[in-house]
Amino acid sequence: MYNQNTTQKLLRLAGKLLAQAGSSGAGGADEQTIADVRQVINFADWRYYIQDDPLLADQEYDKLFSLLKQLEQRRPELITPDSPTQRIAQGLTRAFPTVQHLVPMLSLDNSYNEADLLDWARRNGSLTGSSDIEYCAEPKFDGASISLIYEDDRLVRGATRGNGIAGDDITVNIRQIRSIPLTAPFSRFGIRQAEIRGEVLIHKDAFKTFNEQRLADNLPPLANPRNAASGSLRMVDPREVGKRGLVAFLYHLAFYQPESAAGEEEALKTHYGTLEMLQELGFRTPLKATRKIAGIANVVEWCHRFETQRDDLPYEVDGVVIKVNDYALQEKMGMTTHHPRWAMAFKFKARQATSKLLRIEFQVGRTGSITPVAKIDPVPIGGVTVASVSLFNEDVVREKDLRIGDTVLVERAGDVIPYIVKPLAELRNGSEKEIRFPTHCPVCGDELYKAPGESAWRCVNINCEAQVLERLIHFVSKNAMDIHSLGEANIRRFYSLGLLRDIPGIYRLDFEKIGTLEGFGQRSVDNLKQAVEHSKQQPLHRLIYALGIRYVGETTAKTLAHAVERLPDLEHLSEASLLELEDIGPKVAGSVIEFFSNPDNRHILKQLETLGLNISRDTPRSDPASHQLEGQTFLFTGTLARLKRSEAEAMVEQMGGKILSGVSSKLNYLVVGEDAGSKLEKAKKIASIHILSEDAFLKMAAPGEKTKDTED
Ligand SMILES: NC(=O)c1ccc[n+]([C@@H]2O[C@H](COP(=O)([O-])OP(=O)(O)OC[C@H]3O[C@@H](n4cnc5c(N)ncnc54)[C@H](O)[C@@H]3O)[C@@H](O)[C@H]2O)c1
Ligand SMILES: [Zn+2]
Repeated sequence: MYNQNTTQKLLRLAGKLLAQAGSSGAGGADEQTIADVRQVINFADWRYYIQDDPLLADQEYDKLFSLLKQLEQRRPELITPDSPTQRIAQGLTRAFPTVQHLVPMLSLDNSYNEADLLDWARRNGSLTGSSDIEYCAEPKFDGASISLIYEDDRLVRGATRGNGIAGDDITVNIRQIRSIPLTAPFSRFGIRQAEIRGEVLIHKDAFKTFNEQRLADNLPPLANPRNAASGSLRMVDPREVGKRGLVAFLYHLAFYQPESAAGEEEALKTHYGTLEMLQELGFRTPLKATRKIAGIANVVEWCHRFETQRDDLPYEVDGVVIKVNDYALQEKMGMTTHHPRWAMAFKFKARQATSKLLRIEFQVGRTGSITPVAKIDPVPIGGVTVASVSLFNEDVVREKDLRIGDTVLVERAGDVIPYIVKPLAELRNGSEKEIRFPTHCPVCGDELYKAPGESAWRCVNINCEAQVLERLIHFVSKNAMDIHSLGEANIRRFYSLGLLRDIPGIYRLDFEKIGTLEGFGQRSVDNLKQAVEHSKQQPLHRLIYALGIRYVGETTAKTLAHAVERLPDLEHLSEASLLELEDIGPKVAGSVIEFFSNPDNRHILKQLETLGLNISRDTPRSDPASHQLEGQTFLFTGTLARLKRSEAEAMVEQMGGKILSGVSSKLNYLVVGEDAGSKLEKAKKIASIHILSEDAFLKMAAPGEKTKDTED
């Protein structure tokens, strides 16, 4: 539809218009400028909605859109019915049948600051003649919008928003999402047919796991949770959809047909009432994070407060949606062709920006893998200045076709790790340089090696300085031996001074010498000494994790620690006996064997033993108050609403219980969160397994556990 030349031309035009919009005057509202802006927006919509591959940052797009609105306001006679301000963007694909929505699915009007909200409230006052409007403020989920139709209490259709009038029929995929009930008793509320709207998303941790898996499988990671959600909905194989851990929040009743004898339901008089109804019908709704608020000043305050909690939520939100609560008032206000007048999105600060790729640094990890890290022109994203971005491995660089000197689109989604979405290849001028991968380790100079089927180049010199340092840093890190006072900075300093060479050296540090270093007083030396001494008593699983064996994360370290009496026993475990352990596959087993058969590593373990580190199997802490789960086995499945999975598992272990990795007759309790899948089905068939909700588990484990009230 748009060829390379047109694309380049449109992007240059976009740049020019953005610069104009930036310099206050906004240029002349002449016919040509208006046509230009429209052309650029249509192009951006196509890239975003059809190609799933945007070329502009969201805030650039939004700037252009509001520029067009301003220009049209000044020259209303130039508004045409096909202007992007007059309709919703195109978003139909050919892969699925197209279906009509019962009521058009509109977009939202956007606001970016208090002034916009105050303006809106003023207009609301004059439209309704009411001076104290009650609002509902709910999260603006950053996912993919869906529409569901229920008839006679059964889900009959699920569709994407498409162009707002018609969408893709994705019913088979929708049925894979376990937070969407296949039946819902609408008839209890006198409703025969209903079209409800909501958003499908992928939790941040599910997204992270999903991407880690992709990297391990040598596939490029997906850009962000939103793309992952919208891409997932349009997958051709519904079983794949089921595996993506999608969740759906429903927040809108777009249309309903009452049963003949229906009375006026209270639930159908306000937006909040409808959310309560949907919640009661078994849907996941934004209710818990929604506030009924009177007065726009209070709404503004809530928006700011909610923005500070943004990163605490398990999924991405990009703003707050404010809705007039009373349906009678909503009716009075009506809608434009683009958005309802009774709702307004308050957008949080953008987390995308464009920058320049200056150079690539190749970092050597503790296992020797070489990670390319992009150094970019520092750019603020979501309150943090981003200057380096990991590019994971060579394949990712090749797949994105990055070049030094490229203008790149950088995003920092909910997690703190920023990434490069893509280069804006259209902005190249020919001076960009290809990225060359080193053939030799940038630190020790040894030749690099790449195993067949892997994407990471590796330095296999065990004495490579970079690896030694990274291993030391990992060893003392929080989830490993947790020697806080011996942080990265100290390790680098001691190493460069020759005071520390290897892991056992941590326990032989010359504290007298350290005391003579600048910045070290008696107090800090004592602290350091004590912290090092204290770490000797860390449980075995922490020590195993701290050793930095490839593929051995915290969970596997625990499994290994449970499997032996003493650390040296691991040297004698065969591959077969390792494979018998929970969650250990051939890759992990191979790596464990390789580690323990290496004489250097064995020598290190011997020294650690001599130095007095605890190398015996973890014994449950003898805290009498917390033995209440002694001897019981647990497994968690689905998404927990209150606890992180790791927190829940730690609770069980602290109270003497054990975590199993699969459903079997050995399992006592299966704790079921949202979207539980095959494990739940399997557990239902084994009579001895107790199936618990998260709440029931919390009651059983620790009465009065804290809950986060901002979570759904
Ligand atoms: N980068 C680009 O080139 C490009 C191109 C097109 C669009 N975009 C981005 O997409 C945006 C426009 O997309 P849009 O029309 O989906 O609008 P939007 O994302 O600004 O907001 C509307 C959508 O919010 C969703 N939503 C989430 N929570 C909601 C809630 N609680 N209540 C109601 N709705 C809720 C709905 O799906 C609704 O369709 C632009 O502002 C821009 O950021 C970017
Ligand atoms: Zn090296």
